[in-house]
Amino acid sequence: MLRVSNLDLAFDQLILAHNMSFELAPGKTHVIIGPNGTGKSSLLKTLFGEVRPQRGTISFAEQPLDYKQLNQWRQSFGYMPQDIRLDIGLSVLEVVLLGQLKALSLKLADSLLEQALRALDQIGLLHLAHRDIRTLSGGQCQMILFAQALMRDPKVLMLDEPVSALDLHFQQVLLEHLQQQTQENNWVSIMVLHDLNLAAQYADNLLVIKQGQLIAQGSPKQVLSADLIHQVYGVETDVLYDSLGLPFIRTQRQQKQVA
Ligand SMILES: Nc1ncnc2c1ncn2[C@@H]1O[C@H](COP(=O)(O)OP(=O)(O)OP(=O)(O)O)[C@@H](O)[C@H]1O
Repeated sequence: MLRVSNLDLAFDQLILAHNMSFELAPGKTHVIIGPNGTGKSSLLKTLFGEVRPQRGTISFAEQPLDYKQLNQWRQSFGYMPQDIRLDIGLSVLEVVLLGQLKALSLKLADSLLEQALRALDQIGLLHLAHRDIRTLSGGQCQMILFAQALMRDPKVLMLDEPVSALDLHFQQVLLEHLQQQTQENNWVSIMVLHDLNLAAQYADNLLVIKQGQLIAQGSPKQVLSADLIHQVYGVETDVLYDSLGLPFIRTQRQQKQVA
């Protein structure tokens, strides 16, 4: 279990979390949603130990985050940040292998190489293994960073808007793979998404954040109502339900279309 208790987080006068508490269970995909600039990325950075909160405690598997032992804390984490630009002269395979940086030495173990190639194969990008990472498209880069995060074999996997550059096919590949691996390996997976329909489809647990408050938490069916969406984003929506009974959100046009 990843536990956050009584978290206060602010940059000067800007309050991003006020007395925030939540628990994230293993084997589940947890999705954070909320308006731009509300502090979702900062919250992930706080869990990673990159940003220090003013108050509160964070623990994983009953071990508290100790800032003097950050390397040890981060060994449990795979972290895929929002920024996907990679301006380094490495091949795709080398970038994936960096996920296992601590295991790399002058002689590369065959098993590690196989693991990296398998990770690329599983997401359908083995054919890119020997390309220079700088020659890839934005979406391809995003998928490679996902493979790198998987390579870490994390206990906690954090993904900040991991599908922002992906087409429909690769959105599905990444999110299905993530959910399957999370269940099989009992990871705590935490993902920031803006697309409420993807959040509805893939979240086991949805956390809604606005102005420093966790204003709702639960299954997408429990959480995603037109009222809540209006409260969070100020947007009128119709909330429908798909064939699996999951919410499906459609925004209402502000202006009537002229025929
Ligand atoms: N190191 C920092 N110092 C000062 N302010 C910061 C710092 N990092 C982030 N902020 C501010 O904190 C606020 C929240 O930023 P953050 O990136 O966490 O939001 P977000 O919810 O992830 O946004 P988005 O949905 O747009 O990606 C923003 O106003 C941002 O400018």
